[in-house]
Amino acid sequence: MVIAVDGPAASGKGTIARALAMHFDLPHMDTGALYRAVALNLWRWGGDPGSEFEAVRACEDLAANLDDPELRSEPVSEIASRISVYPAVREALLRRQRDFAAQDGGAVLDGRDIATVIAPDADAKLFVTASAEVRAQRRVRELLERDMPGHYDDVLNDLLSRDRRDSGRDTAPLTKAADAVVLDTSNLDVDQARAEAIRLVEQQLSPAGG
Ligand SMILES: Nc1ncnc2c1ncn2[C@@H]1O[C@H](COP(=O)(O)OP(=O)(O)O)[C@@H](O)[C@H]1O
Ligand SMILES: Nc1ccn([C@@H]2O[C@H](COP(=O)(O)OP(=O)(O)O)[C@@H](O)[C@H]2O)c(=O)n1
Repeated sequence: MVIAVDGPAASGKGTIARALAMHFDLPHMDTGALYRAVALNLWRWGGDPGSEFEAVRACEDLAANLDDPELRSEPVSEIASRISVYPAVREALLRRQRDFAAQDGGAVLDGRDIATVIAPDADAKLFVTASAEVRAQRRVRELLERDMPGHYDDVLNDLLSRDRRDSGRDTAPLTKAADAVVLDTSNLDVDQARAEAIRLVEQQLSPAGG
């Protein structure tokens, strides 16, 4: 069974994807971490996020970056969103995401293009969202908890510009798949969001009367 979870920044998709993975006993991949790991390479090398060529070179040797606390910083978020518009970067990361989705027994993946590009035949698809203000508050809290700088206005602006770039790009833009179910977490706490996600996935797996 494959479950696709997509949505904009800080909507809660990672929290939900992890809960689904636990509930259905499936492995989970945070695909945003791959783009962040490329961004972190580029940042550390002093590479130019405006160069597709340099961004593609930064797609090698990602493993060490995946556990790096800097992966979640605001500069890395911004660079991740910039380098993820490049088709050659997306292509370089495609195989490992598709292979993860295709493993025996299935998987849960979260990102921007899981239901549309990586696993269009997924058994269940959620599009997780929340208001920009709620998302910015959550991201600020998360950054402060990680001892990283997080000012509400800056975070809100970064998040809105990232949303625009992610939704407006030509290759694999952030968009709800036609057969995905929307889960708006604006007024749900973590436990409520997790429970609602499980309910919606179970509903997709065995629709009433089916
Ligand atoms: N429903 C919710 N209510 C309050 N906080 C939440 C909720 N869902 C997630 N969070 C918190 O918001 C932050 C971002 O959540 P995360 O799942 O990482 O989002 P995303 O993967 O969409 O960026 C985390 O600190 C998480 O604990
Ligand atoms: N499947 C994916 C996942 C992330 N990304 C890009 O990677 C960036 C970081 O993704 P993320 O999921 O870690 O970001 P947050 O939603 O946690 O803020 C996003 O802004 C996207 O530009 C993507 O293009 N496709």
